[in-house]
Amino acid sequence: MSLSDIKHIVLVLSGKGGVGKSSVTTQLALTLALQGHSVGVLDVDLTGPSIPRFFGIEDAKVKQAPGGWIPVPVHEARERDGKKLGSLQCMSLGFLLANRGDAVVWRGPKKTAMVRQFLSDVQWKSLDYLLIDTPPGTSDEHISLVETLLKNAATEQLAGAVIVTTPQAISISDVKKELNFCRKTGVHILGVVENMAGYVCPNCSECTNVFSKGGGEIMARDFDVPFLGSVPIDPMFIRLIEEGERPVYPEGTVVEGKDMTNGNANTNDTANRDLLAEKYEACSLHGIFDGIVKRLVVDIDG
Ligand SMILES: Nc1ncnc2c1ncn2[C@@H]1O[C@H](COP(=O)(O)OP(=O)(O)OP(=O)(O)O)[C@@H](O)[C@H]1O
Ligand code: SF4
Repeated sequence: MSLSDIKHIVLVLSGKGGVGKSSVTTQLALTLALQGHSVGVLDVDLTGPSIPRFFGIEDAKVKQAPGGWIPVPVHEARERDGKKLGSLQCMSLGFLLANRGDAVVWRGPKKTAMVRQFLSDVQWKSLDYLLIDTPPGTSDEHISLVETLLKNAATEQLAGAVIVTTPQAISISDVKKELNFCRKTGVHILGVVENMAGYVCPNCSECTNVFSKGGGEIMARDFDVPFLGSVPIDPMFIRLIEEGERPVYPEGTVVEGKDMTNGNANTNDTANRDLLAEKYEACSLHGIFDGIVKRLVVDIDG
């Protein structure tokens, strides 16, 4: 097993597809790296591996070494303005497909074997956190993932699961199954993130609750698990991912009490301008994830 060089393993789960599990995984990873931690992301969403697209490294190929696969570096660790930016590495089935967008139509046993191989054959280099992006629901991949981790990772390594939902009732009812899955398999629930709770207007600071808000928080309370935070839809985040552009907010935009007009990143730092983490730091969602990650780290590190 190549898990020995990892301090904490965190699963990211959702009951339904399309609720933003991969974008939450991406933002947790970027935020942890911005807080100075070394981070790996393992994408085990075998039928829809989207993490390479989120990191803008879709065309990368993994190298094969004698001990297994070498994950793709998103960026190396570095100092910036006296602060440490942690390294970020990634492994996904997307890197192994001959063509981007190839469909993966595999039966359960093949998926199970692939998940096991991902856990045993990726040569992660001294990680503080390994985030595992899973497919929606509770499928064969989840069962083999959890079984393999419980068998091969030390108890203190498996920190637990972050559950992603949207505020609507339909998503919440699916997420309850996910919470029950964690309870049955003995995976600690680190907390619930409510994604797509409102919409940040690109023309002004207004955040409109398109759907109902607060369903995730109520569910977390009902299940007696931590509520980690509400994340609105910010079109600037999509632009950052799709076009790689640093978000630029209109004059006077205040999100969650923070003035976003000039971005909150060091825009003069030209040496770092090409880094995704740098660009993400200027996105309104980063302020929210900064809080979510600080709460998580306290829970995990004790
Ligand atoms: N808070 C947000 N603000 C803006 N865009 C978002 C937000 N959350 C998700 N998105 C966008 O919504 C789309 C779906 O998100 P994502 O791929 O993360 O969902 P998922 O739950 O991982 O889906 P899948 O079913 O493929 O696992 C993506 O294009 C993503 O960029
Ligand atoms: S929130 Fe205000 S600026 Fe934004 S679209 Fe609506 S009316 Fe226009």
